[in-house]
Amino acid sequence: MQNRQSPIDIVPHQASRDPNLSQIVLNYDRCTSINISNNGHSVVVEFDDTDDRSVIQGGPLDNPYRLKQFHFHWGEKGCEGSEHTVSGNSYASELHLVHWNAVKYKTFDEAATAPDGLAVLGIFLDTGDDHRWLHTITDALYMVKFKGSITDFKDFNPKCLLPSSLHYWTYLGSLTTPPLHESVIWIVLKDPITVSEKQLGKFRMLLFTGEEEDQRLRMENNFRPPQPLKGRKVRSSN
Ligand SMILES: CNS(=O)(=O)c1c(F)c(F)c(SCCO)c(F)c1F
Ligand SMILES: [Zn+2]
Repeated sequence: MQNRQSPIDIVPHQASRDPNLSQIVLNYDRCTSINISNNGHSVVVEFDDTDDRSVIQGGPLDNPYRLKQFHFHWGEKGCEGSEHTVSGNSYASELHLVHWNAVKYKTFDEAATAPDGLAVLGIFLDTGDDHRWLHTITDALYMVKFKGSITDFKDFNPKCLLPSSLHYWTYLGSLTTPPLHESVIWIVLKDPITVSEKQLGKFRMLLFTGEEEDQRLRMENNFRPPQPLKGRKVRSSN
């Protein structure tokens, strides 16, 4: 039975303000990025998650969750591309920082099938001016054009991709790509970051297909549409 699927349409005035929801705390200062790769679905930056050097905690989370990777979802044009929508409106893209509960589970794969196994921080991307730090990622995309390509990507701290406010909505959901495990505590930031159309266009140069394949399919529209709420409550930080 699938009754906590993601993404969803978030309707702000239907979200319940929960005074018990504390702020989220991101301890990314000692994070260790390792590589950047094209997995045929998205572009992914992986982190060393062998200890608690970079964690998210607080808010709806009972434990600290370890940063494992981040990746993006985007469209073929600026007016769509995010997975979550807000009152039916899409953003151009959505960044997902994936964390896992290493206090309760031994491995990421074990956590990925548990109802409180993962915490994904979702950040909307709006189009406008250039983002001053996103070029570090977009400059590396030519190295991972093809599915299955991977290259070193050291010393990147995703803190530079956060908006000014950490106000958020939170609800219980799932992965948005197969196997769609219902194992995600979602924390979606209310404020978007701004990137330029030019920067976003570089994501669309990536390919779904591998170097050896004769068909070249541009990587775009790798977002899942909103799923039924099925009675779930969305809570809002203050
Ligand atoms: C939330 N977005 S998602 O479902 O598309 C997604 C994803 F694309 C991932 F790659 C991973 S990590 C898999 C092992 O690395 C993940 F947990 C996810 F939830
Ligand atoms: Zn995602």
